[in-house]
Amino acid sequence: MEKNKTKKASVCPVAKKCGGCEFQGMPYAEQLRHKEKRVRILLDSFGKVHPIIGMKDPYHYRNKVHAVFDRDRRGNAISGVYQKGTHKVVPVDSCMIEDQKADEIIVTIRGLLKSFKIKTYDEDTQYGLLRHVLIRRGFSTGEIMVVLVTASPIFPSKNNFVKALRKVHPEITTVVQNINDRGTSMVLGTRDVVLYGKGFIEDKLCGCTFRISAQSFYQVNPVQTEILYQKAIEAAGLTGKETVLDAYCGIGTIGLIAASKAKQVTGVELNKEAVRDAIKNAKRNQTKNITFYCEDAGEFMLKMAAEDQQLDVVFMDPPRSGSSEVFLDCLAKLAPKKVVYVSCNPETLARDLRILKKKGYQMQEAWPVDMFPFCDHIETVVLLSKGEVDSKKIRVEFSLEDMDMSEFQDGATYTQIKDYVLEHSGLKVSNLYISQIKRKCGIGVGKNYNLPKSEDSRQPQCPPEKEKAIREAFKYFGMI
Ligand SMILES: C[S@@+](CC[C@H](N)C(=O)[O-])C[C@H]1O[C@@H](n2cnc3c(N)ncnc32)[C@H](O)[C@@H]1O
Repeated sequence: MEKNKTKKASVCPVAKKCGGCEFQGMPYAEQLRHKEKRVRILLDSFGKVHPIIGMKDPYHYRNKVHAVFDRDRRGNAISGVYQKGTHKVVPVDSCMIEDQKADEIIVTIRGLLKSFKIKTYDEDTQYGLLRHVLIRRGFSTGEIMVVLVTASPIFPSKNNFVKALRKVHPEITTVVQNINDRGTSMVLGTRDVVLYGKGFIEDKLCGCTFRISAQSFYQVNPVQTEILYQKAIEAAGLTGKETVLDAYCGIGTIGLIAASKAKQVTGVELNKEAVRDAIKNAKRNQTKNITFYCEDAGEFMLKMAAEDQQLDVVFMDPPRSGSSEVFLDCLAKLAPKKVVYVSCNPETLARDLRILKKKGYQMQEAWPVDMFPFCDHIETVVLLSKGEVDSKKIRVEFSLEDMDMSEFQDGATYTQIKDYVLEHSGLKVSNLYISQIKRKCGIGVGKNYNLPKSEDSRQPQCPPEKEKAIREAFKYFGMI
């Protein structure tokens, strides 16, 4: 068992005020159980849910770090996060989930403000210059982008400021000034001025290189993103003959990784900076069978459906709010054989799965991937397909009220344990074997599991290799 999965998570000194990590102090294995249980409750009735894929090291995974700048009562510059539900800034110098180099750079920027006479922005008086700092770090390239969000385009001594910053942190590869003069809570404004370097960073995922601009979406946990994308592309089962849509494509990551295994790929995305990155990314990776469009995904699908275009596989990765009725309607009309839904919100995912089910799409499998240790967000890849459903895969629907929740009491469900054992050792184990090993380990056995009435009843005994695999699963789920 990896140490990181069981050890009591250290508690961050500002946890209560910050509110960013809902699972503060909870051992990582328990966080994973909690998340998997939530996905199972929402998705079990649609099809098979695999055990959640966790991280080996769940700390400092965030490659994008955002700090709000303000000043304290004595007028000293502070930087940190908004206190949950407020616009009060909680000072934070280092965070257990953020990239450590990014945190160091933020502290340096704060230290430089006084000598450059740069005032932090005050939301109430609308006086001051520096509002936020955003840092992005390329996990595999090490490239670092610093975005200085200012309330005004006038940034006195900006070149000297960048020089002083780079003197302390020569690893910074680009600095961008983003101008946000709006009175809203949006972090970034619409205008960027490159102060140093190329104005974007590059990173590598699944063998492709991606450029990422300040305004483009990029997954925040690179280690888990590779796993997530591999699952998504594997699930699609591409053979090289398929016409593929990558909807809500961001900078084109999924579509570009899939392109070498497909005939033709189309990407659609609303954010124009991201589409610009996607087009450059296609060139950078010498991918010729991909085209990107800057449009609302629903509107785009309407046009595709009106033209009765052929689609074999659709990848869709919408924002937390999920997809739209019009998108799902047109998706059903276009009738691709497979849909791979990547979701960062299991609630809106379940809502969209219900809609798609009515339109003839059956969820085949789901893989939760933990992209956000210590936070309550959950990412899931779901494979749906249309048409005849394999009779073995037909599942009985039941309501939550009917569900016997007692099996969650001992850590993991029997189904979770069976799935884990099958995935990790290739062995199939029965409820009986699991309950036998549970008893050996002194774990309570639920009332449902057909235990023999007497200890000496004749029954098959769990063979040693299956016992070993079951014990591994118990360890993984923190049950022993
Ligand atoms: C969760 S991100 C996924 C991006 C990409 N697939 C990735 O893995 O990096 C969702 C993306 O959807 C885009 N988006 C949001 N609403 C949209 C819409 N109505 N139509 C098209 N794209 C949209 C966002 O700009 C964002 O890039």
